[in-house]
Amino acid sequence: MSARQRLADCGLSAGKKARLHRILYKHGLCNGTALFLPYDQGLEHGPRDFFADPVAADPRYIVRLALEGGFNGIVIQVGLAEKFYWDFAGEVPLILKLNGKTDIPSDARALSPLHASVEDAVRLGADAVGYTLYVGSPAQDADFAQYRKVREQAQRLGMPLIVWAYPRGEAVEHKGGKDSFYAVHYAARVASELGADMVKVNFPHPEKRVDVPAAYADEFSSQEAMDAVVQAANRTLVLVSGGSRTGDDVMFEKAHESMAAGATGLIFGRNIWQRDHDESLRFVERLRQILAKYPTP
Ligand SMILES: O=P(O)(O)OC[C@H]1O[C@](O)(COP(=O)(O)O)[C@@H](O)[C@@H]1O
Repeated sequence: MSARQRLADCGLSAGKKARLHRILYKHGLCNGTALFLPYDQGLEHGPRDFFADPVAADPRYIVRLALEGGFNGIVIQVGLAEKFYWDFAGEVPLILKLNGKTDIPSDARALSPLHASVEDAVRLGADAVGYTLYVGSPAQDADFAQYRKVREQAQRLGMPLIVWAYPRGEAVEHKGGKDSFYAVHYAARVASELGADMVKVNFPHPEKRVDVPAAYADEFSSQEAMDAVVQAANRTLVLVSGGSRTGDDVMFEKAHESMAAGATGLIFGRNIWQRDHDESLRFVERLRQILAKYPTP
């Protein structure tokens, strides 16, 4: 299926289609897959995430890494986009994250407040916007209402919307946790139901099935679980999240299974930049080799 056909099948407006086409076919491997570099952890977790490799605290270093590594996009918040993206504008696509929170208050009533708009994204030359939706949080009703405004703005301005569909909250903990198959599968479907163009999900863990509906009690392999997550997202393109720093082999296996399931790509942050520069680039090269096996020309 051609690039044009694939994006047309998603029912997108011309603006969204043009921007997604640029991300998927004019950057990275230019083969319809995507490797994104998220760098919002300074807000989400605080400077502790940069202790492993202090140079990673410097946004200029990370934007350059995104370029050197041949990424399809870098994800940053508005403050860094205004001060650091300018030098590299257009060289690597910008995904502007529109909401975010610190990890200082407890996660019990998780809601990620909006602090930037789709208009900011247009002004800064972004090719997509990112929104974290905490599926299952007690604040889900307020989250849905906030999200609706972003979706409408994105629709009006032809801006692709990437939803970080993150299960969160006590109810989710009782059902196996935020990376259980039940929670990730449900979150992928929610993002699709709510109009996301792309959804970013955790890699599902089918062995975590405490107190879930009977249908989930069957034994699933991780590949079957990932297949089902991609199917749940249907025409919403799927990106798989990295998570905290883990062994490389685990990450490569996760990458392989995600792409084999039909995911569009990977969005790995800490596993890339919490290590020395050359090692980061070697790791990225291995991920690119995996993506190269799953082209959507
Ligand atoms: O919700 P959590 O687990 O704190 O993780 C949030 C972080 O994970 C990401 O979604 C992905 O980044 P990582 O690959 O470093 O996990 C970031 O965009 C975000 O800051």
